[in-house]
Amino acid sequence: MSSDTALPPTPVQVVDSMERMSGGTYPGYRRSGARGVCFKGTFTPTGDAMGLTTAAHLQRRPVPVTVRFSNSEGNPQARDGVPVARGMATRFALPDGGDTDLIALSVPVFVASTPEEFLTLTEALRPDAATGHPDPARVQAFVAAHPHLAEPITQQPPVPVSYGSAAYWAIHTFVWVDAAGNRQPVRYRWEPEAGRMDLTAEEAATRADHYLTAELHERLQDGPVAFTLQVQLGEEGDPTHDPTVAWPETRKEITAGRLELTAPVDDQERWAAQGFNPTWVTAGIELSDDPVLAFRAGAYPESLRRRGEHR
Ligand code: HEM
Repeated sequence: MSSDTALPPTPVQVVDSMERMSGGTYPGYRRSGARGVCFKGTFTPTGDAMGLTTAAHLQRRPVPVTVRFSNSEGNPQARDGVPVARGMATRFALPDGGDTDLIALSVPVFVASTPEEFLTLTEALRPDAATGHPDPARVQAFVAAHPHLAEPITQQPPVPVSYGSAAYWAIHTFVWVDAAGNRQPVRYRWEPEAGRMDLTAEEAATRADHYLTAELHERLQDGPVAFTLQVQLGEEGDPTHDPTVAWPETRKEITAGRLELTAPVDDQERWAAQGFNPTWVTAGIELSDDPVLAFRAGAYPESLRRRGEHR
């Protein structure tokens, strides 16, 4: 097992390890969030963020969006009816012709504070050749060596009724910058307007393997599926560098806008081949000092490159 006291890992090392954790490679697919589906819609800002950031999509003008929902597993055949995180990757088309991404998961905190810890964890979760499952002793040894990660690692993501009935957290801290250069640390969450609704274990066991995709297509026949963008405003002393630690729920929160999805995208293939990137911010938004966020800047293009070469 690699040690997280060694040199910082490279994106190649981490993506290699993610492939091992997924039990191999699935040519052409993302190394995480392999199975996904894209929808189009509109994001309408409330204007409540205007005084805190100059970001173009958070002013008053509605902007087109594309959202990719996914199962976080690297195996595109993974079942939906199990408690794994779901992904919601959003691309906002900006009025000037550019775009910006916001990537979120259906859990409030991440499982590692640094890229080194993430690499060691993915190694520990590698399936055992004999059983096809991670070796519990190796996982326990990882937790024993990283007690601060025990809670994040054992968090149970819900099995949602729908992609449209889960909340999704962007987890990292970002920094909003206003016209005068003032800086405000923020954390984002998409809250489903339908309310959070989960399946019981018994219900989940009866669902089709890939029920979430079919369910969202059906749900859209009855009208748009909507989320609000909730933004927590960080205060002095709130950790900005550690994605495994949530901020207190008492922090002031604003509703920055409302996202309404109306239909699947027309060109699913083209969108499947795109890469979202959490560090793809725009003027008025900066990255925080979170080393995991910085690391993702290189890991996502590495996966995009491999799948682009049909590896
Ligand atoms: C060290 C930390 C992380 C690493 C190395 C990592 C790596 C990756 C990679 C390689 C992909 C596939 C990218 C592609 O082929 O386009 C991916 C996808 C994804 N990751 Fe991460 N990730 C990390 C942390 C996170 C966190 C903290 C979140 C949530 C805030 C997250 C959410 C997602 C989602 C939703 C996708 C699917 C994106 C899509 O639909 O295109 N990841 N990740």
